Amino acid sequence: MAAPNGLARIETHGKKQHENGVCHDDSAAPVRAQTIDELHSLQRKRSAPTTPIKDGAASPFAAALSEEERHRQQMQSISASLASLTRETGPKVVKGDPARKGEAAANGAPPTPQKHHQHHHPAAPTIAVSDSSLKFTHVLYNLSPAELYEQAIKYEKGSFITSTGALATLSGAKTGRSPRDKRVVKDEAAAQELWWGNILCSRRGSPNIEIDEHTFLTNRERAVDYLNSLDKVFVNDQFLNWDPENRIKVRIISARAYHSLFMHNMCIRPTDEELESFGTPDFTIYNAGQFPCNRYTHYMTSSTSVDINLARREMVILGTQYAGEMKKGLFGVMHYLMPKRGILSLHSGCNMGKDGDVALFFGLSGTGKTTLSTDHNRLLIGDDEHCWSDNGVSNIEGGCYAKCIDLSQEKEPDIWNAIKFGTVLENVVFDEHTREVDYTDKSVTENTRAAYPIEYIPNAKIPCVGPHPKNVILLACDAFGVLPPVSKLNLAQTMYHFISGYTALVAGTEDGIKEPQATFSACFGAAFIMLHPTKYAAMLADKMQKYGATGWLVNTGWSGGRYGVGKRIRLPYTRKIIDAIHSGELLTANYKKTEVFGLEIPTEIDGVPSEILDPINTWTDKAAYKETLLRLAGLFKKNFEVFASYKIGDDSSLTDEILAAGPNF
Ligand SMILES: Nc1ncnc2c1ncn2[C@@H]1O[C@H](COP(=O)(O)OP(=O)(O)OP(=O)(O)O)[C@@H](O)[C@H]1O
Ligand SMILES: O=C([O-])CC(=O)C(=O)O
Ligand SMILES: [Ca+2]
Ligand SMILES: [Mn+2]
Repeated sequence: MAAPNGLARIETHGKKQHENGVCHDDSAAPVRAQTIDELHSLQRKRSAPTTPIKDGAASPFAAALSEEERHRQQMQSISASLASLTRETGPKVVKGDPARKGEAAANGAPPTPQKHHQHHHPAAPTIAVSDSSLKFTHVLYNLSPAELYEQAIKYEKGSFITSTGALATLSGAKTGRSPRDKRVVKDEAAAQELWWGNILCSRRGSPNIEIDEHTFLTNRERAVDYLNSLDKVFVNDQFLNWDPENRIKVRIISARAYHSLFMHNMCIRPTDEELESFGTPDFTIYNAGQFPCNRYTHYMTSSTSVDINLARREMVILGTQYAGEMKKGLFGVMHYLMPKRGILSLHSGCNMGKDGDVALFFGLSGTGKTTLSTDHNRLLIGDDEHCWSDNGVSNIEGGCYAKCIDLSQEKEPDIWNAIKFGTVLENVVFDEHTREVDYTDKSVTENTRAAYPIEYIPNAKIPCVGPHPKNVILLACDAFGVLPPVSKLNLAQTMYHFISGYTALVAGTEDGIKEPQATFSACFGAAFIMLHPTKYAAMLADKMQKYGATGWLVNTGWSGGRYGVGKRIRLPYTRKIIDAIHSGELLTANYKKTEVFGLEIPTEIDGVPSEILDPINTWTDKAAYKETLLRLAGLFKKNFEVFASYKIGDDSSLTDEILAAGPNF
């Protein structure tokens, strides 16, 4: 028999036939849906994971508020964050994905817009209305990694799932931070408190380039208008600092799922209960990175501006999508807030042995903080940003940010295994079919990165806090190849090298051999500190003395000659050196003193060839060694000149010792 369209009706063999003549091709239980839409609605169980409903919840606040009221307050708070400073009302914010129309109510969100201020004409305003205040801005609030993956893949070009489940993303034209575009509002208080000077004028200047309040507000308005012009924005409400007494609430408003997932991983993720009583954030980031700043705006020197206003507790990002700006911008804020409370903020990694011995790893970018603090035999407290208070150490962040260039499973297994579902992989290159990442590929940038939650490291110490440090390890990647693989430092030497903040990398790898480039960055993080370096140095000296910590200088850079002649010290050797520091073996070793830098170097370390411990042994051209050593010493001396006129703490004898602790020649 022919169907009306002329095709033969499909007969299935051996299957029963209904009286009505309808043919069935299976005998399984029917789904409980009448339509495809109904079927799809069955798939997703309703939940409000970020605005939980709980009767008699722990928080005294929460108990008093209905779910609806809590939700209303949350949307009002976000509307206030996004409000223009010059127009009357906040944007009409509504929770949920605009692509899923009509589902906002189902998610427990009233689809009514939230007004920032209740004004005198509540019915139909006839003045001060802009087109932007007539449209909705959808808020995607604290989405889960799975939801953010879907958003990224659907809407952001360059988002892919790699073979191990990570989200590969592109950060756009900027693949690193833009320190020359980092500005801070110089109001009266900031003028007094902060370290000023222009990095453009002096290589040893401060990172804080000034702008005025008005310029900040201009850029803020530009960012807010941009964000409100979008159909949807991502909002993350999270914490910084694992020390419960000194925790900071941060809100990040961004336009990209990539940025939201990055911060989800890097900041501390609130529990449902903590989010219920989150309230008003202590600090807010407006990330409008896809949108440039206006070059006609005063102070702007490029299309990029990353602006911090400490009084308003806000940061605005224009003209760069590099996610590290958010991470390091917040770090700057902590470098301001924490010292005010007598807490030292540190650009360091941190881990702890089974017996509770804590080590800090200082160092500039690429020197090994993440690589060496991620140690399978020890508990990871954090890889990059910490606080040292009277109670001990605490991680500022909830995730790690590892360099991926040349990453290998064999040498860095824990980092390798952390690159899985949920991890953001920036600017890596992968096979278009298998989606296997080629970690050696620098086509996009050499600064390829993975951002993952700290609990992806199997031996993470949660909560990320620990007792006072026993060892303070200063890392330098010396591409000149003259610093010893390890030296034991006295307190004055530790302070000298901390204030110097030396490393030397190679300028570019593309066009063959280049000169090593010495970098001095005070406190191993001049780009992030807010106060004068000697303030942090005095605090470090005080804490190291008080708690009896030992300082070490570890060269993770070149051995056997400078860059181009020698090679980078093998990671397994550096790990053995670090093991010997942790175990206490190096405290009791035999030492000899080097010339020029006056460093105490051990003569033997278990598992490390003794001849490499004194770099002169590894150079075939001894005259070249001496010449290079003196050149580096000269650079140290020149760099330290600006600090010679400062006193470090109250102890003037320590200041004199520090000045004498540098190279002598
Ligand atoms: N001997 C060594 N010691 C430490 N790292 C080494 C060594 N040899 C090579 N490396 C490589 O150097 C890089 C160190 O980068 P790492 O991510 O640890 O930097 P970082 O100090 O955490 O910088 P950032 O602050 O930018 O995150 C890694 O890619 C690591 O594999
Ligand atoms: O912020 C970044 O891009 C990476 C980082 O950790 C640093 O430079 O210290
Ligand atoms: Ca790192
Ligand atoms: Mn860092």
